[in-house]
Amino acid sequence: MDGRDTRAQALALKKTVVLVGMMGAGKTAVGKALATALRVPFRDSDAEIESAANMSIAEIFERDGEPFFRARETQIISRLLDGPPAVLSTGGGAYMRAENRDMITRRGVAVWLDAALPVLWNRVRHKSTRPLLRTPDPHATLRDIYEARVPVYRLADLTVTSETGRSVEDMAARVIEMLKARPDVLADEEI
Ligand SMILES: Nc1ncnc2c1ncn2[C@@H]1O[C@H](COP(=O)(O)OP(=O)(O)O)[C@@H](O)[C@H]1O
Ligand SMILES: O=C(O)C1=C[C@@H](OP(=O)(O)O)[C@@H](O)[C@H](O)C1
Ligand SMILES: [Mg+2]
Repeated sequence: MDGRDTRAQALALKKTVVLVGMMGAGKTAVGKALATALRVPFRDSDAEIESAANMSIAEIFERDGEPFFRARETQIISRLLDGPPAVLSTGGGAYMRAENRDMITRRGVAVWLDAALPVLWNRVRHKSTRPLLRTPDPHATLRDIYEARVPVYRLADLTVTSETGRSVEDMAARVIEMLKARPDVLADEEI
């Protein structure tokens, strides 16, 4: 031994980080960046449902209805929470179900990506991928969903706000900063 200290520190994720929040909050985009930064797998419950069914979310809603989609969503989230620590982006409605909230709280940590209604609207208005917004007045629908859901998202363990000008990477970095205050979730370990 030459006496040099070769030990290094690395962030170790202990629990799955579950991103919750409205459509357009950035759960999918920030989740990918967060998983890359933490060097853990990235999972998206919508993508898992789509690949298992070989259909888009919109097609599943149309063919099988929302209750079928919600049942699949609960199954997928439960299965993914059984796996090794990862970043799991959920669909905007997932956190509304008490059963989902309970398992997320017990087996992971819920991070609410909070964004103001105008920001959300700007991000989702030109996309046709979200079946809940296929209404005569999608802006009013988004507002109604937002008002109904925000009190529930507030139950999440942590909140990160998508302020104007905060990029996807900035959001991921902010999530990491908040997780560092939770050594039961993210610990600086010697490697
Ligand atoms: N912080 C951000 N800054 C700029 N664009 C963003 C940000 N977060 C998300 N977006 C963009 O907004 C759109 C919706 O994001 P997405 O990750 O699909 O949201 P969610 O999964 O929460 O519905 C995407 O085009 C995404 O690239
Ligand atoms: O808010 C919702 O109920 C939904 C949000 C969507 O996911 P994103 O939040 O990723 O857009 C998708 O799960 C489905 O269209 C229903
Ligand atoms: Mg998404």
